[in-house]
Amino acid sequence: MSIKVKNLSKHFGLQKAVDSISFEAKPGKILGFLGPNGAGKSTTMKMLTAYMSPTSGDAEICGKSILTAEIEVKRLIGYLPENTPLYNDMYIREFLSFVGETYGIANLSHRVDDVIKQVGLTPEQHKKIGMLSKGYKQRVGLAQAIIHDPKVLILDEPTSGLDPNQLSDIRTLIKNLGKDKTVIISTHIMQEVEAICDEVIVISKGKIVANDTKSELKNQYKGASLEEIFRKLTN
Ligand SMILES: Nc1ncnc2c1ncn2[C@@H]1O[C@H](COP(=O)(O)OP(=O)(O)OP(=O)(O)O)[C@@H](O)[C@H]1O
Repeated sequence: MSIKVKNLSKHFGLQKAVDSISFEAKPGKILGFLGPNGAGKSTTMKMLTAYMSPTSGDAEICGKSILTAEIEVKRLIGYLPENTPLYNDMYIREFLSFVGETYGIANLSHRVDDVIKQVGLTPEQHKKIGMLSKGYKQRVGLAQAIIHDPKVLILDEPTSGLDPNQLSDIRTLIKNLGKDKTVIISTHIMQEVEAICDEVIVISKGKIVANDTKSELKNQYKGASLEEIFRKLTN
């Protein structure tokens, strides 16, 4: 297992934003992390990526604890936060080189070329980030998440606000990345789950209310669409 989550909780004052969740994720699979607004998805992702410490519980990323091996965890994970912080005044290549340097990547300029190609940024590669459309900014976000070739990718609503063409390109890219990495993607778009996810976790009010393969979940709710299943589980 590359991700093992054990009784992970995060409380903000009296609110249990994440309430003792446990789950596992394995390589070569894309896990959809679904839930309504405020369910606790982003909070969980911030804990898994060691950007926020849990109130209690633990998670291991490829055997490394988020509590005791924060730096190793950050090296193992590529993270695309919900609102990717990008430096608008930097050129794409300059920004990716800057991120790559923080990981101490050898042969960095080749690696930057590779990821630019991989995420489809080639036509825009000479622009400043601030000049890019939302979809291309998202690609820069993905490029910075994969530059160190992480084993685990955690993507928080990676396709929000994209037009249908960009959406389809980014989904194809994520699906390809998922072939040899463990990918967790948060979304409320059921077509996205249909298109790219193998496994599904539904979280509601901080608790896991479903954890199954997509096909088993559909079998369980005979004939229901993913939208209907989502509504039943989260209402
Ligand atoms: N830093 C914080 N301080 C206080 N409350 C917080 C903080 N971060 C998140 N919360 C609360 O925790 C709950 C879960 O938030 P979270 O952002 O994890 O939800 P989400 O499932 O990602 O929602 P969305 O789909 O809207 O992005 C919300 O009620 C939110 O207001």
